[in-house]
Amino acid sequence: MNNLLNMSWRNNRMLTGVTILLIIVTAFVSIFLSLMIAQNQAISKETKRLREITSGVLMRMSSTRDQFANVVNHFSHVAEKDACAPQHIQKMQEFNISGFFLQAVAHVKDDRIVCSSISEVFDGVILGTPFRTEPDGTRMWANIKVSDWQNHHLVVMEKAGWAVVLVPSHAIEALGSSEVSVGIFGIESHRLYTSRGTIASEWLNKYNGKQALTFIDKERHMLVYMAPNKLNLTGVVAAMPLQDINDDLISFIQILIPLAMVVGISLGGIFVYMQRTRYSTKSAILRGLANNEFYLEYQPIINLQTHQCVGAEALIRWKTPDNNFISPDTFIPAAEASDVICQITQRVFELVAKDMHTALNMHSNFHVGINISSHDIRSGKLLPMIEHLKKTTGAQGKQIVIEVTERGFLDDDEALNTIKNIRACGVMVAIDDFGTGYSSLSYLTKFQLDYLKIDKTFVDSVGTDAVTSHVAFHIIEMAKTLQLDMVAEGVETEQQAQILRERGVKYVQGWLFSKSLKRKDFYTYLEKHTGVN
Ligand SMILES: Nc1nc2c(ncn2[C@@H]2O[C@@H]3COP(=O)(O)O[C@H]4[C@@H](O)[C@H](n5cnc6c(=O)[nH]c(N)nc65)O[C@@H]4COP(=O)(O)O[C@H]3[C@H]2O)c(=O)[nH]1
Repeated sequence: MNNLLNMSWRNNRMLTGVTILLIIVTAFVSIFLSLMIAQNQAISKETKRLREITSGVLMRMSSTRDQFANVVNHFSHVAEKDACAPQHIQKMQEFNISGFFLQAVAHVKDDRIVCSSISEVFDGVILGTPFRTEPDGTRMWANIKVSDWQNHHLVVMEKAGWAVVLVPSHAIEALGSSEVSVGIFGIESHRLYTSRGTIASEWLNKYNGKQALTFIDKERHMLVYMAPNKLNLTGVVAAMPLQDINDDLISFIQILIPLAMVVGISLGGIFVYMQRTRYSTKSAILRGLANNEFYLEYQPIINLQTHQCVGAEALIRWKTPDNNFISPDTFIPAAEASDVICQITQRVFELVAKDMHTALNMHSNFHVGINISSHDIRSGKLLPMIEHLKKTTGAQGKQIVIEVTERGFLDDDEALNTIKNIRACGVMVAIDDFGTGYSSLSYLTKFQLDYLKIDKTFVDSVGTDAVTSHVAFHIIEMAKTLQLDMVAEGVETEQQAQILRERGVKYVQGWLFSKSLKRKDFYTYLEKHTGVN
């Protein structure tokens, strides 16, 4: 008992340590993930903002282009000699007033403005050499200065003698907040026509204008977005300091970190809860053992030829004080996980000795199968328990079959030794649930075994079209080659029994013959099917 308390104290300390570590790791991972998510969110949010600003500029540029096309279209039939007639000047003024962003509408001849909608300002202005001629003949002049617009560099756009005068900076005015830099530039020339804020020349140099581009300029700590106009001649760039994004990030983090902490702590809580449940299962099992809540049932093992009972598998049952039956499929794995399985095995040996004493003595060919776990193989207590069972019941070695699942064979050296020693005292060894676990074949050749128990999953498939039905037959053939006796588990139909018999399986157990029975009922069954001697 002292040992047990020490073990559970050690386990609890380990549990607390693991839990704290888990909470810390989870919280850190959550925070890191939150940061990544928040940063991505903030960058995509700001990229969207820059895209909107860029689209705004492009829309203004495109609307100016449309107005310019209207002007050219309208005057296209006007003869050169009539270009500056009063009615045309009036029309130029109408275009000027109705058009957004048009500073003037003009007629150009020999690279000079001859007449315009604002004659006192623009008439006679010499344009010089255009900086760009577009494929459709549109020519552009930049940096035109007139007295009334001393502070502005004007742009003139002309085709077939008809022109509009623009202030490029108007296209970027009042778009986005002041910390956002905006610029319009020539995609081929990489020349900046107008700008506001920081626009680096290397951004323009690296842009080929084919599609929109987003990147982070690490040197300037800026997020940059660039997009071309429809003709792919002029580009618009918008950029903002990463500092602003970081500010956004901080507000994201203020929401996400508490959330991450809640998730982290909840996960830790769930972990602790699960561990507690596991450990409380352990204490429930220990209580159950102390209160004698465990007992055994015996499932008859039948000779398929004679239909007589040749043995029984001992199956543990747990009935709690409130009359609940807990399935071994539930508590055996929990017992294995928390190391109380060895106490359960010890109880099984005690109960077998008590229950099967008579059967083992009366029928010398009758055997009892006992399930053990991989922990029992390593515990060093198995051999003494077997010896004690033999001694107290007077059973011969061959009347005891130790059923080991494939997991029991995992720890090779230890298992080899234990199984050799068990067999050395005449006791039989069966490999249980064969085919459901790990690489089974190697165990069959490496370990000296007596029985192979074919798992119910394979037996179920016998007589059906399932692929596993072939596996069942392979297992049978393999066992025959290795001269192992076979016990097929979970036989439920006459057809399965028939096929197994034909295939040479000697022993079966299953509901077709009998479910597991309480001690008294088992003896009654044995009386009726007693062909063991
Ligand atoms: N549907 C169906 N089921 C059938 C039929 N024939 C037998 N069974 C059930 O199949 C299981 C066979 O035992 P197992 O494969 O060793 O599988 C066992 C074994 O791995 C483990 N177990 C049971 N008793 C002990 C024990 O004393 N010690 C250890 N370590 N494990 C045990 O718990 C498992 C489940 O045991 P049980 O619930 O008693 O379930 C038993 C038995 O009641 C059939 O025709 N149809």
